[in-house]
This record gives sequence, C-alpha cells and structure tokens, in this order.
Amino acid sequence: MEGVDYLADERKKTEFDVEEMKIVWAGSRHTFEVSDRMAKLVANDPVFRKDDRVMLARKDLFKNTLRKATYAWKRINELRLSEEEASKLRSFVDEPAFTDLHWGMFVPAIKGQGTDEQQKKWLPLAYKMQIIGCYAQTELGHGSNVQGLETTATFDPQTDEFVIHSPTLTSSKWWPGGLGKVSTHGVVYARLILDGQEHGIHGFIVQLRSLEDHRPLPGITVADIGMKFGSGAYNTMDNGLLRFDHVRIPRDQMLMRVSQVTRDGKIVQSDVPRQLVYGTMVYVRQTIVQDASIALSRAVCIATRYSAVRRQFGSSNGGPETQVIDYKTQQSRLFPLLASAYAFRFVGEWLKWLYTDVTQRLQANDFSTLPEAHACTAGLKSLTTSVTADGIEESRKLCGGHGYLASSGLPELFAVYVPACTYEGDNTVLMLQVARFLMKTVSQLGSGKPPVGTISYMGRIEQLMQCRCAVKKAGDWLNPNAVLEAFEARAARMSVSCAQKLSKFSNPEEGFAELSADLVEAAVAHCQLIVVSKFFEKLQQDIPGKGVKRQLEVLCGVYSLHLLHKHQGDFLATSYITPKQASLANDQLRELYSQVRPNAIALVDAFNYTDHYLGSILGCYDGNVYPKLYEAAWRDPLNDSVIPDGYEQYIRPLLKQQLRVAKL
Ligand SMILES: CCCCCCCC/C=C\CCCCCCCCCCCC(=O)SCCNC(=O)CCNC(=O)[C@H](O)C(C)(C)COP(=O)(O)OP(=O)(O)OC[C@H]1O[C@@H](n2cnc3c(N)ncnc32)[C@H](O)[C@@H]1OP(=O)(O)O
Ligand SMILES: Cc1cc2nc3c(=O)[nH]c(=O)nc-3n(C[C@H](O)[C@H](O)[C@H](O)COP(=O)(O)OP(=O)(O)OC[C@H]3O[C@@H](n4cnc5c(N)ncnc54)[C@H](O)[C@@H]3O)c2cc1C
Repeated sequence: MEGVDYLADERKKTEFDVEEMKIVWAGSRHTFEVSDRMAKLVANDPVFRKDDRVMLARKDLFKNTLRKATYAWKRINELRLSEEEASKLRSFVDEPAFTDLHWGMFVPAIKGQGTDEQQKKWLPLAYKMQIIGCYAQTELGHGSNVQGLETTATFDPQTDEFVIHSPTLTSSKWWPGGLGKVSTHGVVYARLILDGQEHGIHGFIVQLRSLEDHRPLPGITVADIGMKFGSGAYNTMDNGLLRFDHVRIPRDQMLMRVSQVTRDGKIVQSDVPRQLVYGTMVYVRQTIVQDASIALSRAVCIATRYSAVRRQFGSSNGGPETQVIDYKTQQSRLFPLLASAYAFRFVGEWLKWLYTDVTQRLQANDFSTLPEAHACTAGLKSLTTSVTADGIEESRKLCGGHGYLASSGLPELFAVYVPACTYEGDNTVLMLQVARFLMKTVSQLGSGKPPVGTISYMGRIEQLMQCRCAVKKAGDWLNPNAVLEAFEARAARMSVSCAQKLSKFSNPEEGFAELSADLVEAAVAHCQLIVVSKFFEKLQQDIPGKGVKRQLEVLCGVYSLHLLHKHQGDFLATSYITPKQASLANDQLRELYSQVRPNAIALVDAFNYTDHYLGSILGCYDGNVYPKLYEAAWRDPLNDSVIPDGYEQYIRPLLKQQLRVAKL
C-alpha cells in the first residue's frame, strides 16, 4: 500500500530529536543541507537509476557508467555546483568511476608533489577535464612494496627527457583505476635513474592516449585487467594494465616538489621529506576513513529496518510473532555495528582535521607531525575498512535469506566495498606501519622528548603499567575515565610487551618479522583507543537537541564495551581487569542494548539516506518489504517468459530421456 509507513510504530518510540541527530551525523547544518539537496537531486533524476546494474554485462555496465559520469559532470557545470556539492553529488551517484581517480588521486598528486609551475600548467587542464588522469603506481609484481617497483625513468641529458620503460612483465602497471579505457594521462611512479645510478621512486606525468582519437601513444600498451569480484560492483571501473616501451617525456614532467633533476642530470633534494612522494596515499586514506562510516551505516540502516519488519517465532494466542530485532542475539550483532558507524563518523571528522593541520604545517615547512599523521591515516584506514567490510557481511546475515538477494543491496555493497581492505595499502601492511611507529615511540620513552598527540598516553607509561581497574559494579563502566584508562592500559601494555620481546633479538628487523602478528594486535589496540577517545571527545562538545547527547552516550558505551567484551582476552592477559570486571562490562553492555532498542530505527533514519541511495528493498524507509520483494521478483528478466529460453534445447530432451529410462 502506497504511503503507509510500516515502521511508524517504531518511529513513535523514539526518545530523541531525529532532525538534530541528522545535523550531528552530517557534521554541521550546512553539510546536512548540501547533502540533502544533492541526494534528492540524484534520486529524482532517472539517468542515475541503478537498480538494473547487477544485470548488465560488462560492456553495457561500463558504457552506462561513462554515460552517468559525463552526465554528472554536465549537471555539475550547468548547476554551477561548488566543489563540496559536486563531491556529494558524485558520492550519491554511488557508482565507482574513472572520475574518482581523476579527482581523488591524479589531481591531489599534482597538487601535493608538483612545483608551483607544474601545478599552474597541469591543474587548469585537469579541473576542466580537458585531460583525464589516473594514479599509476602498483605493478603486476609489486603493490605493497613501493620501493620494489620496477618501472624505470632514465634521464637522457642529450634530449633533456626521461625515458619511461617497463623492463619486465612484472613491471607492467596493474590495477590503476580509470587507466584501462579512459585516462589520457597518468601520474606514473618509477625508479629514477641518473647517469646509471638509482635515486628511488618518483612520480612522473605521462600522456598515455591521444587527445585527438584516444589511441594509445607510441610505445604504450594499455588495456583493462578484466572482471573483478561480484556482479555490477567495482566492474564499473576500468582498472588497467600499462606497459612502456622507451616512452620519452620532457624533464619538467617529473613531479619535482620533493626532489628536482637539473638540466645536467643532477638530483637536488629539497628540505621536504622523501615520504611526501607517498602524500597522495595519506590523503586518500583519510578520505577512506570518512567513507567507511557511510558504507557501514548504509548496511546497518538496511539491517536495522528489516530487523524491525521481520518477525519469526514467539506468537502466542494467534498474536504477532516476535520482531527479530527484539532477540538479544540480533541486538548483540547489530547494535555494535550501529555504534561503530557513529564512532567511525566522528573519528573520520577528527582525521580530516588532523590531515588539514598536517597539510598546513607542511606548507610552513613544519614536518614534525608527519609520522603521527601517517600512523593515524594508515591505522584508521586499516581498522575502519576491516570492520566495515565484515560489518556489511554481518548485516547480510542479519537479514537472513533475503539478505542474499541482489535487491537487498547488500551483496553489491559488499562487493564494491571489500577491496577497500586492500587498495590504498593492504590492511595488515598498514597496521605494521602503525606497529613501527609504536615501537619507535616506546624506544624513545625517557629520552626527554614527550610523546604527543594520539600517542601522548605513552607519556604516562609507568602509571599505565601499574594501574588496576577500579570498577566494582556494572554501572561503573559508564564512567568515561574508567573506559579510557582500560583502553590506554591495554594498548600501552601490549606495545611494551612487544618492545620487550623485540629487544631480545640481535637483529631488530628479524625480530619485527617474527613478532609481526603480535605487533599487529598491539597496533589494533592503539587504533581502537583512538576511536574510543575521539568518541568521548565528541561527547564533550555542546550537542543540542532533545535526548541527542544521551543517545550518543549510549552508543559510545556500546562501542567501547563491545570492544572490551570482544577483546577481553587482551584486557585480562595484560592484567588490567579481573574476570569479574569483564563480566560486569558485559552486563552493562546488555543493559545498553535495551536502551538502544526503542531508538534503533530513528538512529538509522538520522543518516538521512534516500531509498535511491540505499538501493535496498529490505531497507526502504516505509518498511513495506514483502510486496516490493514480490514485485521485484517479477521484474527479473528470467521471468519475462513462463517457459525459459533453453527449454527446447536442454530441459525437454532431458525430461524425455528420463521418460525413456523410466519406461525401461
Ligand atoms: C569540481 C568537481 C569536483 C568533482 C568532485 C569529485 C570528488 C572526488 C573526490 C574524492 C574521491 C576520492 C575517491 C578516492 C577513490 C579511491 C579508490 C581507490 C583507489 C585505490 C588506489 C590505490 O590503491 S593507489 C596504490 C596504493 N598503494 C599503497 O598503498 C602501497 C602501500 N605501501 C606503502 O605505502 C609503502 O610502501 C609502505 C609504507 C608500506 C612502506 O614503504 P617504505 O618501504 O618506503 O617505507 P618504510 O617502511 O621503510 O618506512 C620508511 C619511513 O617512511 C615512513 N612512511 C612510510 N609511508 C609514509 C607515508 N605515507 N607518509 C609519511 N611517512 C611514511 C615510515 O613510517 C618510515 O618512517 P621511520 O621514521 O623511518 O620509521
Ligand atoms: C579495486 C582496486 C583498485 C586499485 N586501484 C589502484 C590504483 O588506482 N592505482 C594503483 O596504483 N593501485 C591500485 N590498486 C592496487 C592496490 O593498491 C594494491 O593491490 C595494494 O596496495 C596491495 O598490494 P598488493 O596487491 O601488492 O598486495 P600484496 O602485498 O602482494 O599482499 C598479498 C598478501 O601479502 C601480505 N603481505 C605483503 N607484505 C607483507 C609484509 N611486509 N608483512 C606481512 N604481510 C605482508 C598482505 O597482507 C596480503 O595478505 C588497486 C587495487 C584494487 C584491489
């Protein structure tokens, strides 16, 4: 029935001001208004339809993406959208495309690693999309190990050019998004060779295709790498392969902010650290953390609404069965994910601030916060994408059988999202970077240089090594100081324990490799502490709206106590809490679930997602799930005819054969 809200009773239970929570979720009233306007613009435009995506063959899918991306660009220009509006519009179109890499990596690479002159030359072309760029770093043989890349850029002083070359099969660029079929240019990462000597990995702007007829330029072999995981999903993207056969580019196309090559082939290092060559990855990692809360909240919104609609068992005297959201097991799987979505939103907001801060400092030649920014972006990218990918899959299971239908939106969401655990740095490799940062910090304790920022808790190492949890009753776990101290003591003790074990190895690199699994656990503990502490910091802000702050306090409790429960082995093994205190935390957690329950639907409504954006029958706003599922089944092309294609060829002969066998 049109217009009936099947979740109205649920919405009546709400104990807080949903409209105000929408502002908190968006980050500000302004951001909310921009998001809301852009989401509706996309939802009301039939060109952005996406429900047929999983049915399309690769070529049609890709062409459809080109159509949408170019139409989006047309609308952005026609409506004179600001960068903020354009970026929101792109995210609500909800389809990975070459434009993501152009705006998300090619442009930032030139901005971050190009000199002023280079920026002046290339950025206007890129801003008008007169050239389209990709980020060509990974190769067939090396992705994580950037120092292991094999593509060479050899300076030829005769012609004042670099010769870009792929010396082996494994040096073929492999994976860059937008490269396969669209990009005209790439920022290509290659091993700089001057006068026979190697000088590490640098970025070069290389034209790949003709701007006249789109054919690859001489010496360039380029193609798509083929179908990827899932239907629809990331197959809208033309991830590509690329080989260079002695391709020549002018010297001024090496990105020269970090190091310059002079006319006579000498390298000059500026005072900028070499790690700035990795700067684009740091930028994208922080955007990925912000996006994690979006992907997780979408899945949670679907699972929460459906869990309120779905009923199984528990009917007495012919009354309705139990809503599955009322089962404690369902709550214990769903509500931590809901709380994590909010937690990741706030840590993402903070990380954006940290990134802006480090960028401003770099411009003023202050590089002091770069190691922390690298550790935070790497660690939080790793933590939030792993939890989100697992959370989307858990949401699918929370929706039972219907979650497996493409029309639930969850399979495609998972397939699009899961590579986030790999791209922009494999999650384990990134956690090992955090572990290096932690071990370095521990080794410098007592050196007179106090640790600052997210690692400042290490400055209280003696207290954190000795303190014991003071919790006596379940309610004591609602005290932020008790929770924070628990997470700090656990992280500090796990790091110190690794450092002590490391010190027993005569070769530290061998020790690091041997202990790497423990080191990853210590790094995870540190990153979880950051998320918990940023949630508490958010709660210190002035948060208006009836009951809004209260709900956020409940969610913060759920987030931190579910982690404490899940990782209680760490807390117990480091002797900070007793088994009794662990059990009290779990009692408090159960109580918090009961407080989330009446507000669950409103907490997902606060994400303000349109039905178009959610792309899920199970998650639709009105909860009218069953008729929509029934109608959608009939729209499947397989149901175009009662007798399927192939009946005459396969089914009929098979049945006939069975008949003959039966007669024998
Ligand atoms: C107007 C219209 C607008 C339209 C709007 C549209 C807007 C769209 C906008 C945005 C869209 C965004 C969408 C983005 C889309 C994203 C899609 C996904 C794309 C995926 C792309 C990729 O995957 S690119 C390839 C990524 N590759 C990696 O991540 C490789 C991982 N490996 C590494 O990073 C490194 O190799 C390593 C860190 C693992 C190791 O490096 P190395 O061996 O050199 O280092 P060491 O371990 O020896 O360390 C040395 C020293 O350096 C420090 N360090 C390492 N990395 C960094 C860093 N990044 N920054 C700072 N410091 C670093 C390290 O800690 C060590 O320090 P010490 O002090 O010496 O210990
Ligand atoms: C969808 C998608 C889009 C991409 N887009 C781009 C792009 O636009 N541009 C681009 O340049 N690249 C892109 N990539 C490539 C991506 O950045 C790399 O795949 C990623 O960095 C991981 O590197 P790898 O493939 O070499 O993994 P590997 O390093 O080979 O990882 C394989 C396994 O080895 C483990 N491992 C590796 N090293 C270590 C270590 N030191 N210690 C312990 N374990 C280790 C990993 O944890 C993993 O389990 C994309 C990849 C995907 C999937």
